[in-house]
Amino acid sequence: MGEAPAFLVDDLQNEPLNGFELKNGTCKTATTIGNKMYVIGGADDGTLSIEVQIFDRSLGEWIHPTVHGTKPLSSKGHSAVFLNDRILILKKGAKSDDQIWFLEVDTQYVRQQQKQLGTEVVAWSKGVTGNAEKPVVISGPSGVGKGTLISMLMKEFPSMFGFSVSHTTRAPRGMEKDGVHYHFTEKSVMEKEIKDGKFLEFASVHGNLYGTSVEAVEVVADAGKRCILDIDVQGARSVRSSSLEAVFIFVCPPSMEELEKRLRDRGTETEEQILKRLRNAAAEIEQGKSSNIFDFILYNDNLEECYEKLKKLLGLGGCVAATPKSALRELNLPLDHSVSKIDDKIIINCISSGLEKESKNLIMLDVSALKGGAPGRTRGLDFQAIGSFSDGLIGMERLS
Ligand SMILES: Nc1ncnc2c1ncn2[C@@H]1O[C@H](COP(=O)(O)OP(=O)(O)OP(=O)(O)O)[C@@H](O)[C@H]1O
Ligand SMILES: Nc1nc2c(ncn2[C@@H]2O[C@H](COP(=O)(O)O)[C@@H](O)[C@H]2O)c(=O)[nH]1
Repeated sequence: MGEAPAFLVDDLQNEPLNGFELKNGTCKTATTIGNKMYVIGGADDGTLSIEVQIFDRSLGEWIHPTVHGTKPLSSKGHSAVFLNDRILILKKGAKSDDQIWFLEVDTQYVRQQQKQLGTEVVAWSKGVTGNAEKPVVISGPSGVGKGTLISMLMKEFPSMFGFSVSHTTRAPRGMEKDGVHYHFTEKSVMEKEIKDGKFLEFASVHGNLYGTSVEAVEVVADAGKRCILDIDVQGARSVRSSSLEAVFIFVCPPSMEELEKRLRDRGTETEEQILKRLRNAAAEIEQGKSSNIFDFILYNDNLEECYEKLKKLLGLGGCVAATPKSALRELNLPLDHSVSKIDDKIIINCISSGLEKESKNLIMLDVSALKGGAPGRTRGLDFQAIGSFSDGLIGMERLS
């Protein structure tokens, strides 16, 4: 705390308007919320990397917050708009899938993290257009068939679902590939990353550490796909109490005898590991059935029948669109644009200069139905082109 960035505090004490762009050549914005001023933007090292500093006006001190989430890539500038508990960042001249970001400053997740860490916390969350469906959490005892059901789903709907690749400290099995089935990792490395807030959830399962990184879920959302998490009951409980909204499914075996047969027939574990997994299974099934974690329980007796039920509860019973709606949406914000806010609507005035004339496009971004957020992506953005001016208003067109 206390060490100032390389521009003058005096600049900030003139009460700049929210989203005010500081004219110091480093593409920073200052947004005031209560006693705190969030200065967001290019680092002074010339890399334009997007950093966050907070100036506490009551103490007259700089705070360096703990920043969670993957931060935006560097940009040529941005606009900042305050929305109740987060700051909307519109990056100038960025690629269409990297234009809209949120810096969460007072959301439930941020408050939780502040309480846990005892420090000032802010969290980045990228905005994704449309209403990609909620992630799906699938739990159940080892050997029940979770992986088999997930593989069937991914094979039938490759453009709809994406698998959250977990981290684990267990050794890879024969056919398992690093980065595909798991991120195989050292315990000390994973523990450090957990401490740094990089994991959405983690648990010790059958003697090894397993966890879902925030990035694993973000990668799937960025591809416009619905995320599937294959995690144990402890992990499902953690996700349930986090701010990640998901559908929770517990898969049960028809009997303990059948579960044992499947585990033995799979032939991937030693006798000792099989016995450990079977001992844990009884407690997992008890918790899966009795706790309030799960929305649905599926019995995996006949595989085909169980798969049909899984599809039905995911809304895939009938004819299914192969591509989620969100993957079709595209918006290109030029370098030159200005932003204003009317209630829950953000009006973006895009100016582009052609050879002969300058044209202006007005785009409305509706932020009234935001969903999700850190840890993970912010969904529910809705864009509408509300006018195009060169010789006058040309027309209205809906982009989403
Ligand atoms: N309904 C079923 N009937 C018979 N065998 C099944 C059924 N479902 C899955 N299996 C088989 O059971 C074994 C265990 O399945 P799978 O590996 O999918 O379990 P899992 O729940 O993902 O286990 P883990 O949690 O250990 O990763 C596999 O050999 C699979 O082919
Ligand atoms: N809490 C978490 N549990 C996880 C995660 N990834 C997998 N798992 C669960 O571990 C067991 C054993 O898996 P295996 O591949 O060693 O057979 C199984 O129940 C998985 O659901 C995770 O990221 N977090």
